Amino acid sequence: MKILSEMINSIEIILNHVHEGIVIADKDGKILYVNEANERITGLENKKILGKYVREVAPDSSIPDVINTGREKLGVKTRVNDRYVISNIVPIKNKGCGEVIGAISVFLDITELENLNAKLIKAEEKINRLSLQLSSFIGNEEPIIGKNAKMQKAFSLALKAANINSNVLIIGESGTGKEVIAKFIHDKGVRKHKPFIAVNCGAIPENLLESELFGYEAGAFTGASSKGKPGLFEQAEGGTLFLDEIGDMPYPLQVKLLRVLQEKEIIRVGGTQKIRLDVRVIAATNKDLEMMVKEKKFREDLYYRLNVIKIDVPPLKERKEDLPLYISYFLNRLARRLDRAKPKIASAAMKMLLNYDYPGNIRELENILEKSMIIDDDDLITVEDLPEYLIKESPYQYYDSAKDRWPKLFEVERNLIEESLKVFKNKSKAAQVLGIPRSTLYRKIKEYGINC
Ligand SMILES: Nc1ncnc2c1ncn2[C@@H]1O[C@H](COP(=O)(O)OP(=O)(O)OP(=O)(O)O)[C@@H](O)[C@H]1O
Repeated sequence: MKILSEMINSIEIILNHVHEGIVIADKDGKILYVNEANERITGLENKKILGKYVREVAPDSSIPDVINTGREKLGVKTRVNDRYVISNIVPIKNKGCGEVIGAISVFLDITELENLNAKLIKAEEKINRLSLQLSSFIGNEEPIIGKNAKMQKAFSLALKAANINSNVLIIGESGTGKEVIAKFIHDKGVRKHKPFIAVNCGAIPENLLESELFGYEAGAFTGASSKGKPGLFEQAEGGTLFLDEIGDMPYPLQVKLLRVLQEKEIIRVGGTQKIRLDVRVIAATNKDLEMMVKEKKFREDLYYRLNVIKIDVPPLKERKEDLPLYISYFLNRLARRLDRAKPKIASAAMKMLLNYDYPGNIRELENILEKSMIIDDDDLITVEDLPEYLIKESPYQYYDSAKDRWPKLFEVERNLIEESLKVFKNKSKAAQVLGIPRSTLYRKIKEYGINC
């Protein structure tokens, strides 16, 4: 202690003239010295803290740690009062035996830097938000979201596919985002400034699909335009043709499509001239094409031609961890579209949204949110704003928000029994998980008239 005080006395004049704040504590963490810059930086009056323990004055300080361990700590960021400082803290050791006799902390005020950093983070967030808004206004690049591992795999395959010209087959249930992925492949590749044309092969009548795809010459059939018409392949020249629901393509037309993919040229219906084309084809289906191949409903050669890169898109119920992300994204998107504030979701309603299985996948989620937003008139989506079927499906028949409707106790009980019977399909198991005797379960099933 004496040695330390003597050391300080001999260099005090220097310490008081440096720009950085300096604190010196003895081996018990008692403050022996603070320089003038300390008062300026921390706003703590030097005379009030001299002789006090560091942990009383600055509980977050690492000085006691350094004294205890005898190891220096460099670049430590701490908050003192309302200021941020960055410190280097070094133990002071007895020259002879190496015993720790105190510690010295030299620190710089980085409050302005921290404020600028916070502003920068806010600005970055704003830029991201605006660029998201802008891209949906311009309508070309749809943001594609999903943190789920299978979705990440799909995105990385899509990114690889974007840089090569191979055919892509996207497999997934309806509404899972197959078209979004096809568009992503197009937007990330060299064809991005050329057309992206999507066609639903299942939605066009069989007899029209061929002329829609390949176009027709004048007078090709009754009712055809006298000038003829280029088909979707020609319209997509240089770009991408997305053939959705490829499993619904009539078998005879599959041969023609295969030829186009092999020869890279088309002949319009009723024509003879070959038209050379550079079109990338991305196909999608929600059907089991391999099974269709076995059943001779889909041509094997076309299947292999399309299936060069296969991307699987999982149904939404297999990536429920992403639901909060999608909900927030769609509420933002809908709020912009409907020119309204983004609504909040009451916690009971949120539980129901997170629990539901969405057989219609992301499209169904989007529709539910859109309808709820239209019904809702106070920027808070509650259970009442959700569709009836979703409420009925939910085991969460209780409500914890003051705004929500409270159910009767018997409703909760009935729903829980129905749900357990649906999940376990076995009365003994259902009684066990509900924690009631089997006889009670039988009585309640009868009482509530539950069909099982
Ligand atoms: N990953 C995603 N990120 C953002 N939006 C998505 C995503 N996936 C799907 N969507 C949105 O969900 C809706 C349905 O997506 P999309 O049309 O791509 O599905 P699909 O699988 O092609 O459906 P279908 O087979 O019925 O044609 C669209 O409004 C789309 O914007």
